[in-house]
Amino acid sequence: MQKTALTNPLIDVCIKAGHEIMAVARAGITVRTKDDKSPVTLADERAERVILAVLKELTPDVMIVAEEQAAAGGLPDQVDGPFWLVDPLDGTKEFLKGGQDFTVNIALIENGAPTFGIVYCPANGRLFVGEQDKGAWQAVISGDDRITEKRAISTRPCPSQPKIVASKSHRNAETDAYLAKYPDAELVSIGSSLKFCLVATGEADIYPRLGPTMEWDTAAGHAVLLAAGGRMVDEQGADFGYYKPGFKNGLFLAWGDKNTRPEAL
Ligand SMILES: Nc1ncnc2c1ncn2[C@@H]1O[C@H](COP(=O)(O)O)[C@@H](OP(=O)(O)O)[C@H]1O
Ligand SMILES: [Mg+2]
Repeated sequence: MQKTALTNPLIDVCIKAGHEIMAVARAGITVRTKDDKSPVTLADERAERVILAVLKELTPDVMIVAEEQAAAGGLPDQVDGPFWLVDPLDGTKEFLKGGQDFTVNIALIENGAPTFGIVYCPANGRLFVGEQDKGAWQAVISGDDRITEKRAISTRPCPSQPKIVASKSHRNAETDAYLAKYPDAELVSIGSSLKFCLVATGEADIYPRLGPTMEWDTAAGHAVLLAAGGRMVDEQGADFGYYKPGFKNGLFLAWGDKNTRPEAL
């Protein structure tokens, strides 16, 4: 699919979704608990609504798999061809705690791989874009919604003391056991798909995930990471793929330096 022409309209809708989220934050957040016990707010729902409207207009023939639509029982039984994965507000727990580490995520899956992704952090304006065979870039969205400080990004060679990023709210004993393999590493605990983006820019080196996530949580960040030169594998060490049963992810390991494979999960 021709993705480059979609980049600007999709960045615009991520910014718009960010405004919806920040408006809810300013007005005071009311939380509900979904059937799977995870939190959802009006911010997730409003952000998803604006994104789905634009995707349907831009690519009417491409299926969309989105977090809140899924929670409402709207997961498609079957997907043919490329499809969008949308997480309108990843890092809901951090959003609820008043942190900055939550993101808007849009990704395109083609042949089981994320070939295009946008991650946008509305609280600080950081934007990350990755496209297969075209590379990755980051920018800062200004207060008047302009793209500023745009520059190409790539992963860095792994230093002898790597920086590891891990989930802030979903840390578990398995993650701690993995981190123990790197006693000298610096650890950064942060919510949302920003973990992938930090590896993509060379601000971090390894992201181990030893707990469950959904495909919409990872696809956009994964696309940015791949386009920046990184890799992500499943528990068996195979390239991490999409369109799995129930759109559920297993464990994964993501890293930046292709020449320095991290310790296995
Ligand atoms: N038990 C579980 N099953 C499936 N996904 C889970 C999960 N626990 C956490 N997640 C996913 O992990 C994401 C948060 O990851 P992190 O801790 O790295 O920020 C959540 O995204 P949301 O915040 O969009 O709900 C949620 O989808
Ligand atoms: Mg999420």
